Amino acid sequence: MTRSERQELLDKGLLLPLMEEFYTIQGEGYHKGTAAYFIRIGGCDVGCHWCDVKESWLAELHPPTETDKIVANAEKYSKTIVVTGGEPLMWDMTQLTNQLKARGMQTHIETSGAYKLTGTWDWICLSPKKLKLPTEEVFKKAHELKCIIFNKDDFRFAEEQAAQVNKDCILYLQPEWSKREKMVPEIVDYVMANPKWKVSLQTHKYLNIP
Ligand SMILES: C[S@@+](CC[C@H](N)C(=O)[O-])C[C@H]1O[C@@H](n2cnc3c(N)ncnc32)[C@H](O)[C@@H]1O
Ligand SMILES: Nc1nc2[nH]cc(C(=O)O)c2c(=O)[nH]1
Ligand code: SF4
Ligand SMILES: [Mg+2]
Repeated sequence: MTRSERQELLDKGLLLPLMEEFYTIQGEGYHKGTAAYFIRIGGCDVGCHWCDVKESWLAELHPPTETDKIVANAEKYSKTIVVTGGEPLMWDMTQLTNQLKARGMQTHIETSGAYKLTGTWDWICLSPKKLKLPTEEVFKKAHELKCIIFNKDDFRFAEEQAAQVNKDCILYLQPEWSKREKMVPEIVDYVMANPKWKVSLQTHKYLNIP
């Protein structure tokens, strides 16, 4: 395959830069505790300084993989598929999710929402980032809003994001992992004072699973 042929297939979402895939328990947000197969797509230029998967950022480091092979493999593990990254919406998710849905699977996405929303999703977890804000469309369609709390200003940012989501969207505050000792007490107080919010923890890190 020539470079330009490969690029064309990537542009169409028929190839995706696959970083890793693993069967685990969804650790965060509304579906925490649920067994799910994770598909981690490489490539992200949002640049969160506390990102816990910086190895995902450079798409070129992750092998372009046939979307139908990703789907055929995922089907062996779980009915619930979480697509994450990297930033999955840097790629056209139409092919991947059409194929997953055609096989009766539940499609969940973890996204910053900074790029055009593509794909058919049963669950959208929107985690907005100050450096590259979500699109209008993803605010309308998100099922949960998961704001990361690294410092006190992140509460203000979280409220600003919550003002833009649809009325059914479930609101979560999740401590940034390295700041959890400092920020968990702040989050607890904040949620008790503002009970429209719920707490989300990265429970997989406490369970020592991927
Ligand atoms: C690695 S990101 C990949 C998906 C997408 N780029 C995004 O940010 O939503 C998956 C989830 O982990 C969260 N996350 C990343 N680094 C974190 C950290 N150090 N502490 C807590 N949550 C983190 C993100 O906000 C996001 O909700
Ligand atoms: N167990 C587990 N749950 C998760 N929920 C969101 C994750 C992500 O990195 O997108 C993640 C992850 O990496 N592992
Ligand atoms: S948007 Fe997601 S993958 Fe990209 S740097 Fe931020 S947390 Fe990491
Ligand atoms: Mg993670």
